[in-house]
Amino acid sequence: MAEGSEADQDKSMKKLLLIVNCVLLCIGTSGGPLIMRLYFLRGGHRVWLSSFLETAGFPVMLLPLAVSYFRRRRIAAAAGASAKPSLVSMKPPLLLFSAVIGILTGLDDYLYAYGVARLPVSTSALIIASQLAFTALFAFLLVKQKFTAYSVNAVVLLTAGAGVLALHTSGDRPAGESTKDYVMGFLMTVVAAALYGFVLPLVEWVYKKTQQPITYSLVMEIQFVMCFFASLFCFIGMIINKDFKVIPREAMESEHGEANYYIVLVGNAIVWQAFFLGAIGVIFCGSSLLSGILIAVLLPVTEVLAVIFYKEKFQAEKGVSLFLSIWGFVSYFYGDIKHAREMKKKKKSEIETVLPQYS
Ligand SMILES: Nc1ncnc2[nH]cnc12
Repeated sequence: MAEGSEADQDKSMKKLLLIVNCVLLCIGTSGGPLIMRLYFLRGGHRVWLSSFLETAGFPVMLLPLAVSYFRRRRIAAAAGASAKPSLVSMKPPLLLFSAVIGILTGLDDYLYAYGVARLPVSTSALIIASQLAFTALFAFLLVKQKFTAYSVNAVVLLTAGAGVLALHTSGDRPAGESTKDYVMGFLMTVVAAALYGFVLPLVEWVYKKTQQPITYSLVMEIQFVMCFFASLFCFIGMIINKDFKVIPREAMESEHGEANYYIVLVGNAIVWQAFFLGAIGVIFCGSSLLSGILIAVLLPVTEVLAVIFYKEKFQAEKGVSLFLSIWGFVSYFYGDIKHAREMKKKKKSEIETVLPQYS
């Protein structure tokens, strides 16, 4: 009985964590591109600075990590343990993997920020939707992700949605931008989508392969280390590119005032933390494919917000793309709900066939 209630408690805790991480991912996926683009729209030009801000908010993770540590200490004391739990749970192999994923993320942040600097948010959001096809492919190769007809349909539709845009981009180029810049922005965003589409299943692979049992506290430590190394990578880029010299000048020349300039930078750092923690948190509670699906699902929201707030054009091909994306995610969730119902039915009939032996 006690074992059963403990398992139930674990299940509800995981459900709660899934909801919290989905909310974080929603905030990050829809708000991140908008606030990053805001920096460029208000006269900012530094791509390395922008990519650095995607992960530089990692010190905020110290707060939930401290809460988690004191909770572990309280539980250990209540259980009568004489030794205090260690401050850091991460062991060297996991630290190494997190650092490698962090450096890949830093590179990806640069590619992504390069695209956001040169493309309308609605366009870059739709290209990023193609990330799901890469996530699906790498999830299949790395973690043997199983697919249903519905999830394959979702991946195809969401990717086709991004493809429609790629075929017809004339008239989308921001005023004063050269075709070369636009095309480079487009290509860099496609590479960013492919790279992050690889990073998500890689995180799931690390969760599965590590010798350490993964807890949510450990997920937060991974986030901290990953973001630290990604920021370090971009920080070096900022030094080489002399961003630190330019930032005070950009702030002073900002038409919205110096204080607002810095507020946008801090806002970037915080909103993007929600994105990265949400992404790896959803992998912990669900899978990398679910994380990829949620990111793709939320991109139409970003597009609509960009059209509302930044008055970006909404041409017919964006409408078709949006329709395909919505169809894709409805298909995925319909399949998911159907699968969950079937599993429940199967479990129930299994219990019913086993129980008569004991009655
Ligand atoms: N660096 C990044 N940030 C947000 N979304 C992304 N998709 C691919 N790369 C990304």
